[in-house]
Amino acid sequence: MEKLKDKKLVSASTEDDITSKNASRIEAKDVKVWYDDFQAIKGIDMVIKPNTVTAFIGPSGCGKSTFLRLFNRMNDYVEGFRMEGKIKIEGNNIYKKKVNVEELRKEIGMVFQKPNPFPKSIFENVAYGLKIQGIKDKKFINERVEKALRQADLWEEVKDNLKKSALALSGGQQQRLCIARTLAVQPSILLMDEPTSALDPISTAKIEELIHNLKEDYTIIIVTHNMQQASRISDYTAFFYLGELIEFDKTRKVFTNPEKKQTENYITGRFG
Ligand SMILES: Nc1ncnc2c1ncn2[C@@H]1O[C@H](COP(=O)(O)OP(=O)(O)OP(=O)(O)O)[C@@H](O)[C@H]1O
Repeated sequence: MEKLKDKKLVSASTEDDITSKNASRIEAKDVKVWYDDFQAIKGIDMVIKPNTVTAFIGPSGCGKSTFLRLFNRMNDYVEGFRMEGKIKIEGNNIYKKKVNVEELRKEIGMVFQKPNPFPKSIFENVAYGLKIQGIKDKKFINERVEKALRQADLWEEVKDNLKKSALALSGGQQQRLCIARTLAVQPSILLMDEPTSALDPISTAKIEELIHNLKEDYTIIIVTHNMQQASRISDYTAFFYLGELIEFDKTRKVFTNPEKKQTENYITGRFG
């Protein structure tokens, strides 16, 4: 796989095709995180295979979001943040000094809990990432926008109203728009931090179906508090507790025959 070679991460470049890239493999080695004196992650190892959906579960404050945000270096902005260990994507340590964080974030898209479209048109929201990369070719941009909206299963609903404000869409449509905006720059990994917790059941079902379809092209990690959701959509589940990775296995195994008592207690609702 070519996409995450050092070359790509250290020098800005624009893609000139609209084909999908391959999903990436993620590897965490003895990862520890502190916020000032508080240790939020206590030595985690994990390998996430390409083209899989992995759910991060665990009670509030156990470190799921902190761990997720390591993969696109979002924690770098947090005051007092310090990390030890290695995060490798396609074999490249993404915390090396020479890594271009802007480039990294094109490869690793993120979708947040609350849909956060820009106060711009539907089209401009999806085209945004391409335009800030300096891409000017209108035909290319149009094709990418359509492709991303189709991948996010929103195209049929918005194709006649691309100039309409994104803020006029429903919450569920806005979240699919945010997914399209992320997909337009063709990442290889999609990080989702509770992407459906603000949505109604129908919109949630749509996003879940979408996640299922997207794993053909992406490696997906989703933080969720919803056990049914984790068991419905993920191939692997990681259970975190107090900054430690207690169990990480195939989802079916975690939910039907967990190795650890703590996991069982959590998934059966006995704590958290
Ligand atoms: N910016 C920060 N500064 C200081 N401590 C933080 C910061 N962000 C998170 N923490 C602490 O790190 C720990 C892990 O937080 P994190 O948000 O990763 O947990 P989480 O499992 O995602 O929780 P939730 O399910 O409630 O979102 C918590 O104790 C939290 O208080």
